[in-house]
Amino acid sequence: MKKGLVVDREAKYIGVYIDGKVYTGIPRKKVLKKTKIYAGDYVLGKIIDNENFAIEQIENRKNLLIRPKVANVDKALILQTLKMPPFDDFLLDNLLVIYDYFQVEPVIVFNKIDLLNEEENKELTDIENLYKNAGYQVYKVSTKTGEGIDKLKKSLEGDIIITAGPSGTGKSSLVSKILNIDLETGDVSKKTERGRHTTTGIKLFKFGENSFIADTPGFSSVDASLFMDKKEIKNHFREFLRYSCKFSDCTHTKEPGCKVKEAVEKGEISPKRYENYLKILEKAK
Ligand SMILES: Nc1nc2c(ncn2[C@@H]2O[C@H](COP(=O)(O)OP(=O)(O)OP(=O)(O)O)[C@@H](O)[C@H]2O)c(=O)[nH]1
Ligand SMILES: [Zn+2]
Repeated sequence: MKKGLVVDREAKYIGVYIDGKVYTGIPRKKVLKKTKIYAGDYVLGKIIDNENFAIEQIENRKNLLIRPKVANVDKALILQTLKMPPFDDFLLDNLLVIYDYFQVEPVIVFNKIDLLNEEENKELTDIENLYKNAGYQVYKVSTKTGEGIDKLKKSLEGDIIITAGPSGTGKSSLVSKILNIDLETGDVSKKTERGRHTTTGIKLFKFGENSFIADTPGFSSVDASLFMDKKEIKNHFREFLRYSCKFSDCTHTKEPGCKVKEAVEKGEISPKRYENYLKILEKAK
């Protein structure tokens, strides 16, 4: 059997990518009895002719994200800006928790570095170091000047990727840049996509040797506690995992012998990150 990747999902249409070509996927009845088919699904089946591919089987998914509905996502590019719009650390920390929970590697991307003066550059370096020390990948780019794009792109080889982050941070601009498509032409811009179709189709666009990136809508707020049990949240602040508290089920709030709280006091853990952790817990009540 041949293996393909679902790269286009729109109403009844299933586009399956196999060796550089997209076929129309036709699922066997037995397949649809078991599950729906999503963008990002790895499918097994037979090439029927030049255009059609019979889907016999769907591989087990590593994950399935809800918004957008994409399966098997390896990485989430979390777009942020220091300004325009202003950096929102609470939103970022929520997203870091959510993607970690779904086993999607979060990659923090600060865009629009062309707008920064010396002082702001220093401020961004501090934030960069904070998140790197906490255990996350951080890239700084400008989709306007192209700075940092190649380095980011190289790090994405072989992955299924989505973008996330507030409106106006440059998600569309980044996707266009990664795909080497001029934004002005609007070829893959989700805005044109949406204009054309009324439904919310999902497409994965291929770049490099074997990488795929989805066209993702923006949002202004997200709440980690809606996705998981309150007790789970502490497991997705990566820097907390380096410490063993007196109680193994320590929530790092009021317990004696809490090594996480000690680390905050010693300056090993960022007070801002800890504060955001408490804020997420508070919301979960
Ligand atoms: N100065 C500067 N402006 C940028 C950069 N990247 C994007 N922009 C601008 O920022 C604005 C928002 O960019 P988009 O790519 O539409 O942002 P988005 O995150 O896709 O926004 P939504 O579709 O609302 O989610 C546009 O006016 C872009 O031209 C950059 O690196 N530098
Ligand atoms: Zn603790």
